[in-house]
Amino acid sequence: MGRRAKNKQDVPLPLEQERATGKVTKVLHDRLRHEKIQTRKRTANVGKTAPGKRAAETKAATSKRKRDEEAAKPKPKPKAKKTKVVEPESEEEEEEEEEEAESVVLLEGAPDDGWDNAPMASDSEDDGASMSEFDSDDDDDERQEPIALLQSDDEDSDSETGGMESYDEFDTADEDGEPVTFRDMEKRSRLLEAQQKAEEELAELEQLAAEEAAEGERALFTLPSAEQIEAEKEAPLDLQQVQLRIQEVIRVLNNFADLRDPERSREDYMTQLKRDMCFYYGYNEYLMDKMLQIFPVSEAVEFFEANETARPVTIRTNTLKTRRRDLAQALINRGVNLDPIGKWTKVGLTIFDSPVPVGATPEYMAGHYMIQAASSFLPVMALGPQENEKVLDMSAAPGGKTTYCSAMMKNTGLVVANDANKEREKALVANIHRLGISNTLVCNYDGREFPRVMGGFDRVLLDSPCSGTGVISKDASVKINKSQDDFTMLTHLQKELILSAIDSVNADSPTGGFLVYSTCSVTVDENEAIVNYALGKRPNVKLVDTGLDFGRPGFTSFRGHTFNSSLSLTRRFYPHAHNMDGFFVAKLQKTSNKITTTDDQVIVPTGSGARIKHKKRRN
Ligand SMILES: C[S@@+](CC[C@H](N)C(=O)[O-])C[C@H]1O[C@@H](n2cnc3c(N)ncnc32)[C@H](O)[C@@H]1O
Repeated sequence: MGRRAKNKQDVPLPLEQERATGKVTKVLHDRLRHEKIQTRKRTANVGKTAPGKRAAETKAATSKRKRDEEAAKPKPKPKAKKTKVVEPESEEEEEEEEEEAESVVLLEGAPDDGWDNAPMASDSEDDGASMSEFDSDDDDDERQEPIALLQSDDEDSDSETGGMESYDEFDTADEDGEPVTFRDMEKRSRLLEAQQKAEEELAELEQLAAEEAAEGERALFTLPSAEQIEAEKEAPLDLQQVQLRIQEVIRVLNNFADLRDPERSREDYMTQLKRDMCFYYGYNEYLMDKMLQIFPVSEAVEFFEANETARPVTIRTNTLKTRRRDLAQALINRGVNLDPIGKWTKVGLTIFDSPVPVGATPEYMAGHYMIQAASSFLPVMALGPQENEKVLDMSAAPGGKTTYCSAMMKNTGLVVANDANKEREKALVANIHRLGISNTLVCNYDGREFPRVMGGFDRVLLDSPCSGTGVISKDASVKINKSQDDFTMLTHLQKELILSAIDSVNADSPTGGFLVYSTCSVTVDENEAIVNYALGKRPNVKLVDTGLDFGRPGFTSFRGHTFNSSLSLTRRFYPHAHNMDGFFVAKLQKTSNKITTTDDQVIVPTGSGARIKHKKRRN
């Protein structure tokens, strides 16, 4: 179904934050390097005009280079007086030292990298190597005018030594019969390097000019005719051809006025694009349409691509049993290659590779960590359960979030872990035991039975059942097995669950009064639309900031529907943007336990449940 996941792992962190950590891992280095190349390309493309103009620019660059080269040629020097000779250090050595110094400064001055400042064995030489590679890239940029720099360096050193020809005499002469001295040799070799660099830059410019000329000459892309589409049903194109057509159609759509076939409408292009993307990525038309409603086409492709790649394996330290640095050290000793997930969590680790299954290490068995997706940390962080509180996890199995709540509460207070699926609760119970959790009560109700079962919670987490469109990289069957009916049923359930969850919160809680609603889906009808519905039905709740400092704001309008403007306080996370599962997090605060709803009901939640009184209608 679609293309196979490549199982490539990466750090689940927005690039801006990765940079902010100051640590340069191999992965980050590659990504930065890639970005740099892209930036260079973009810079080169800025002001791209006609191929002719590019050619003129290239010509101008060539003659400038020639002028510079001419100016840089070593000139015959007057004989200098003999003087005491101090052999200068080679430029390479100086550069190396500078690079080292820069690396050290960068590492020392690096902001908190998420390790609580603990030196870790995983901060290995590789990182240093990556760092210096990265630095040398920078050097390239700084040496935009190598020849000019070379000249001024030479002048400086000459004046410092008062001309020191005598110490470096050689028995050689150049083509013009001039004696070649050691200093000349050095200078000539630097000149050669500079020339080579200039030639490389010229070649790059010429390559760009050639690409642009080819682009200009490329034939107008034409959509396949109805007959061709029919023929493709019998003899489908191969994936590569389809991918090329996807790119072409997107190119046309992005510059429709100039590149369109006047006989074809935007709709025609979109229809072909959807057909090709369904085939290439293996989605059904219904879901493809849904995704294209959320993302602009180019971003949709990024999303589909990200879904073909497994997200990084991440684990959460069980702080009831260990500290992250100790856990990391123990795993490193077993040959596990890991790093902190990012600045935003003090308990998460990304596992890059491991000689042993991470679900079978002695540390795992001893309950020192939970294998848990990075995105799954977020709703619990937003909920922020406190010690000694009473917390409800309304749909808890298999328990990643329940056990995180317990750890945050330091095993105090009470966590009610409920799930409607008894089978799934086996894993929940096993995790609770393994992680040494003692403040949790497991129950098996339909969440909609709350708060009749129990109410008055300081905080409630509703990690709702959903379509799973955010976790397609884990479960590719979502691509084809979701229909309109599924979404209708799911959203109905979600609406009922969120009202039950709100009614289970005690607005008068001295420490809490909060609800977090989350899903691992990216569709608007399972997220913003559900929260917007709840705001309408329960005027005694309001959206508050999630406290998560990344993620995109939720939609405040969508396809003609306008939501409450506070929906911008919700957060969306995407695989292609945040390198974690697609996720949605909303945090609500309950302001009162009493409400009069628009449909004539007064709801009075009590400590153990809610009584719903229907007002008698007066005729
Ligand atoms: C997204 S999963 C929860 C994952 C869990 N919070 C965790 O972090 O491990 C959704 C859960 O909702 C449960 N569920 C489905 N319908 C439910 C209902 N009506 N009431 C309560 N739980 C329900 C499912 O059994 C499933 O375990």
